[in-house]
Amino acid sequence: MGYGFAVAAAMRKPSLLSMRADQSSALDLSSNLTGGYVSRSKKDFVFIVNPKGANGRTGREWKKLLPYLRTRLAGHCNICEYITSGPSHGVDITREAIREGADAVVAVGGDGTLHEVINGFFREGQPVTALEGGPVHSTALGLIPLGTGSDFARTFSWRNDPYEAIERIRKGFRSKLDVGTITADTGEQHFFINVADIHLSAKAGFYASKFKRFGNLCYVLGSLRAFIGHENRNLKVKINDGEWEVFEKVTAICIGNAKYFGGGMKITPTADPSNGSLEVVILQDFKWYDFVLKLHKLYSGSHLSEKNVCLRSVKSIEVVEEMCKGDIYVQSDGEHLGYLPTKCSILPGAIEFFC
Ligand SMILES: Nc1ncnc2c1ncn2[C@@H]1O[C@H](COP(=O)(O)OP(=O)(O)OP(=O)(O)O)[C@@H](O)[C@H]1O
Repeated sequence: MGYGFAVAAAMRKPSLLSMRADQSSALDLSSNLTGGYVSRSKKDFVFIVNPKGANGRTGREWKKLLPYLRTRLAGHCNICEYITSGPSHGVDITREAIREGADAVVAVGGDGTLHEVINGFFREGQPVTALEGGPVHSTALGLIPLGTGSDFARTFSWRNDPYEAIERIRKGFRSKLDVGTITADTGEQHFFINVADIHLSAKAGFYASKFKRFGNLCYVLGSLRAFIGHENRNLKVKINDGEWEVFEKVTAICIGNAKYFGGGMKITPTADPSNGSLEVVILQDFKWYDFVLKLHKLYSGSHLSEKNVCLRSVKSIEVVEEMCKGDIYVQSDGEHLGYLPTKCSILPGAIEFFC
């Protein structure tokens, strides 16, 4: 997935600051923009809305939510609403908003939208900073979870309730969150906030994205499809830049900054997005019937006691195939990234988050 094109597209658009200076011309110039900055004395919050999230439910809910949002936050901040026009657009808008000095960028949608916003906080591996104020000016991250799975929100025991999310933003309590970095097979660096994973689960996620119209059932359908042609493989793993270790018959490797993926599966139950480490769960030699028999354990997070499940707490992890075939799937935050090899590491406390 390349985000570069979106940046180029943004550069041809008027800046967000010019939108703030002249709300009406901004409305004329961008059909996607339906709100605008209105006052420099208040904080500027940019809401990035994926209208296609949760099979279109995000867009429909957002229309109903906006009047309430304006009522609750109008005295508190300027509201700039941006509707994404397609995949990767959220990355581009976030970068532009941060450069223009936005005080917060709020992802409205599922984990895919949140993932794009997280990636917008960085460019070429470095944090994006405001043009004025530089690194001193910090832009906070917010989330209104309105996706199919919305798994990141589950770590905080949040419901998919946008009204509760608006209250969290209004209260303004922030805490620092870690961000994971992951390299694609192209060598390009990406960022993730929730879970990155490798092999069967990543293949399941790839197919689940094709079944989103079925709601949470997409993860079951994706998993069934992923089993076709699946084989457990020997993988080489290097933890914290140490020695290479071979893990035999690996079914999946899940690298958690947070706890849940796949629509509520508590895959990395010991993960904490503020503890400065990634929790790695390696499933080995799982057969299809193990998933039937142990599925409830994966959902409750009690699978760590199984003999073919191993847990490591790491700062970095590198994974390659023992016999290179180039067909082992890699995803981060439920978004397909490519295939092995990959390397993940942690950026402690990289983002301030409304929670
Ligand atoms: N305007 C758009 N049209 C089509 N796709 C979009 C648009 N904006 C964003 N996307 C893409 O939609 C995908 C899914 O979005 P999102 O994650 O918000 O919803 P979801 O998949 O229903 O929720 P979850 O990931 O929590 O299960 C993302 O990969 C994103 O790139």
